[in-house]
Amino acid sequence: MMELYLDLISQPCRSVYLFAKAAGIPFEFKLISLTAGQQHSEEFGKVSMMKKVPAMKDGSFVLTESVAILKYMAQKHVSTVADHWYPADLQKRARVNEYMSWQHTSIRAQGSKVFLLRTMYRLVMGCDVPKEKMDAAVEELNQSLKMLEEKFIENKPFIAGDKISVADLVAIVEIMQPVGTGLNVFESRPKLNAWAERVKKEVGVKLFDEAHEGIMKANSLPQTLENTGVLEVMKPHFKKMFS
Ligand SMILES: N[C@@H](CCC(=O)N[C@@H](CS)C(=O)NCC(=O)O)C(=O)O
Repeated sequence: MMELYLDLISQPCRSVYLFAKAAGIPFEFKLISLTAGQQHSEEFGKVSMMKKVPAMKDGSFVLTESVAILKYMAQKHVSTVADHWYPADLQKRARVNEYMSWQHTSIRAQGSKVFLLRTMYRLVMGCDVPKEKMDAAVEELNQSLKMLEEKFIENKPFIAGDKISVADLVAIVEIMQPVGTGLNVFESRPKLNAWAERVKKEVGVKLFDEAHEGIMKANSLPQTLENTGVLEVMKPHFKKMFS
């Protein structure tokens, strides 16, 4: 059976997990705990030299990158997975691909930045986040959320049109990262909020909440990393990212 190497505190892992579960794709869940640093273990290194999750193993075929994994799963199981997840229609599929290409350097990058500033910065760097840094990061995220609403959702129920697709999953899991820190981006955005509620309903609220249980406790994440050495490893990355 196909193996998925995941930690559900990671947003790309959640998109892969939610898709497999919601579309009925069988897989074996292999936990790679990021807080325990298992991505650096020798055992996982044999699966993926990228040392990142998600990773997929189908027989001897190993694949990294969540978007590639989502497409692989949809195409492999084309006879059983409902078409709307990754539509065969040329232009609908192109719309899904368009969103998934765009999001890496926008919502994903900015949502992750806000997440790290709000949860880890203080502990890793030993000081509060300078206000202008935080404001700028939130503002960049706001610009992208506006683009998601106005360009990608428009007046449709979902990104590809009437039905949910993997693009909606990729979008929601990234947005939930800052939401997990207590930044309620839905509050002042009724359109985004209505879309998010539709996505949750289509996925199934129980499954959605189960996948997000860990990240909804994001504020207690730094404590779990204290005395593990992980924060020290993060410091040079933080300095590079936030200087
Ligand atoms: N572009 C990749 C991103 C993978 C990625 O950055 N994974 C993170 C978790 S969200 C990770 O495994 N980080 C571990 C590390 O950098 O040590 C994807 O979409 O799958």
